[in-house]
Amino acid sequence: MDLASHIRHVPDFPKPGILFYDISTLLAHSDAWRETIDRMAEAIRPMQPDLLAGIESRGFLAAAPLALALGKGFVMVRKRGKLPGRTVSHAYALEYGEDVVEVQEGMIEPGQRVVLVDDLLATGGTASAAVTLLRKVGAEVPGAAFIIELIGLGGRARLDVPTETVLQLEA
Ligand SMILES: O=P(O)(O)OC[C@H]1O[C@H](OP(=O)(O)OP(=O)(O)O)[C@H](O)[C@@H]1O
Ligand SMILES: Nc1ncnc2[nH]cnc12
Repeated sequence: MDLASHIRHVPDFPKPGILFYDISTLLAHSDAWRETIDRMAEAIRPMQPDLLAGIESRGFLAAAPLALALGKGFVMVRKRGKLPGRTVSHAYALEYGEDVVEVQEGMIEPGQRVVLVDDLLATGGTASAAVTLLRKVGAEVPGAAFIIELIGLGGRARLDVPTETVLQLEA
């Protein structure tokens, strides 16, 4: 199945000069979405995860069904201030300013194998921050998986874990 044809291209969103790859049209097509999840599940299975971690918010859309398909638990990596109770944080630099990713304490046991899942890998800033956060709470990170990889932005090189992507598109 040609999964790339189910991604909508939106020029100049969220700002001029950015070509936004919109997965809404993929999600709306049940066969294409199922095929996407199946392909990602087969790529993740050999990483032998105990848990999958999804990055807010579009990452949740892929990580939750993948965790069910693989029979594993799902953990949320969220932006600052969204998770209740005690959390562990990691701040990372953006082009301007910084952002923070968080995970709830006690969700991950030290030594558990946690595969990171997100919809899209661009510069890799978000994903590498999430890998650092997962390691901070004692996780082993055997790999990361994305629906879309934007080639030419260096995201893959920024990640020090095996990285699987279903679609490789021009930034
Ligand atoms: O590789 P990077 O350059 O870090 O970019 C990729 C990140 O950007 C997007 O999230 P966004 O911040 O737009 O949040 P959303 O999922 O809530 O829309 C995407 O879902 C990734 O998480
Ligand atoms: N070009 C892009 N399209 C969709 N999501 C993104 N996240 C970062 N860059 C993106």
